[in-house]
Amino acid sequence: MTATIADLQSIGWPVNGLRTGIDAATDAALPPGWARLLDAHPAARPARIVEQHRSGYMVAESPDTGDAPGNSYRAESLPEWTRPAQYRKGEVAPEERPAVGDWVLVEGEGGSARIVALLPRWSAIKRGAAGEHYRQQLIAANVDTVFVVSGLDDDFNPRRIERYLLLVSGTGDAAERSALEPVIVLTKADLAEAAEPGAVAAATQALRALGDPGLAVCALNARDRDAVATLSPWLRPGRTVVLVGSSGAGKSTLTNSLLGIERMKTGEVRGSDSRGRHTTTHRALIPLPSGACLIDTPGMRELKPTGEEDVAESFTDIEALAEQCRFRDCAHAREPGCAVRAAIEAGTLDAQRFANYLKLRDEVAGAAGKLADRLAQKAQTRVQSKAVNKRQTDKYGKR
Ligand SMILES: Nc1nc2c(ncn2[C@@H]2O[C@H](COP(=O)(O)OP(=O)(O)OP(=O)(O)O)[C@@H](O)[C@H]2O)c(=O)[nH]1
Ligand SMILES: [Zn+2]
Repeated sequence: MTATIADLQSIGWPVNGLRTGIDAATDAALPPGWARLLDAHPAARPARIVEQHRSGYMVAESPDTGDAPGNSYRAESLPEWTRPAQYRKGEVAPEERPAVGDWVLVEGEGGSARIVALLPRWSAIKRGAAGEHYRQQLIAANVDTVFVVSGLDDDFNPRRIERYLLLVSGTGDAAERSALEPVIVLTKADLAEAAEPGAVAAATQALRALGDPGLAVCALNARDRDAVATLSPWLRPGRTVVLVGSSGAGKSTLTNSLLGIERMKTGEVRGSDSRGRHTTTHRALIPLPSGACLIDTPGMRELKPTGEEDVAESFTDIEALAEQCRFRDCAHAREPGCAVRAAIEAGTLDAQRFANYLKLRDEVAGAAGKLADRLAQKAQTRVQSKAVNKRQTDKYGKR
């Protein structure tokens, strides 16, 4: 069961790695921290997480040959990855545990395979978990492209798309983010055009006007295998794409068309509100015939920021306008010489986009405050436990 480097690359192993074998010593161009971990676990082999279940992980070392996604097998996780997260000392926060798309090191064969280490990620798509306490939830790791899937039906909502784009801005540091591209995939173009000729062009136009002129927008019929071929620039071998979007947006339909087979179960949309049933129940990494890997995610009802997002980066148009306001600390409310309000009045800035910007800015600030509290609490626990250790060392000497 020894995977070749080609096997690993075909499920997304970094190609820059120039690896000739699983030998950390010969490799200079692996992502930061990888060589050290490979060295530290000489008996382990790399594998990628393709499915995440409540009870554990499915990992793979090579692409699909039959029914099982990527010849996957079950691997036991480290005990600290299964305990509930409390953010107490020694606990592993959910975002620090492996997720679909992560590369891990595995030891043992057959039924006794177990994950021994998590390789640092180059990108991570996260959101704030639902619930009262601050928690992060990892959606996918090590992705190159995010397909924001949105149906051109009653569900179409540019404000929600702005929210998804904001999520992409919270994925890591600037260098990591620059490698990560969002693409807006508008499904149900066939239905929209039939209902109202010109609707697709109008929606596409509206989204292109959202701040970033380079933003990729593709409108298509997700059921049409030829139509989804327009996504091929992002589906080159070794690339990883994650699909995000509301339930019923067409993520599974798109996956099926890209696969060319009927693999994911798709829910029939209820006539009245055109929302799908919740058919995708867990995240999974699926190798595509094109050589890319696709991560499908269950529809998301709530999309809370983690506090790490960069609102300015997502709303460059508004930030640029704000620079032209007469007052540096302009709140864009009733101040004279406000360039933002002037743009809204002139019709060059959408008032709803501005309102959404304010709302998201508040949400990110709120989440950032909670995140800071949590980190402070964690640091405090660390200081306390260090103090205890020191007292014990002083009293009993080093053990
Ligand atoms: N006509 C048409 N129907 C589509 C298109 N995309 C999706 N549908 C239909 O919309 C419904 C929902 O699509 P799914 O692919 O199940 O949606 P999903 O995003 O996977 O939903 P979850 O799994 O719940 O997250 C299905 O009945 C699809 O056949 C499209 O481009 N054109
Ligand atoms: Zn202003």
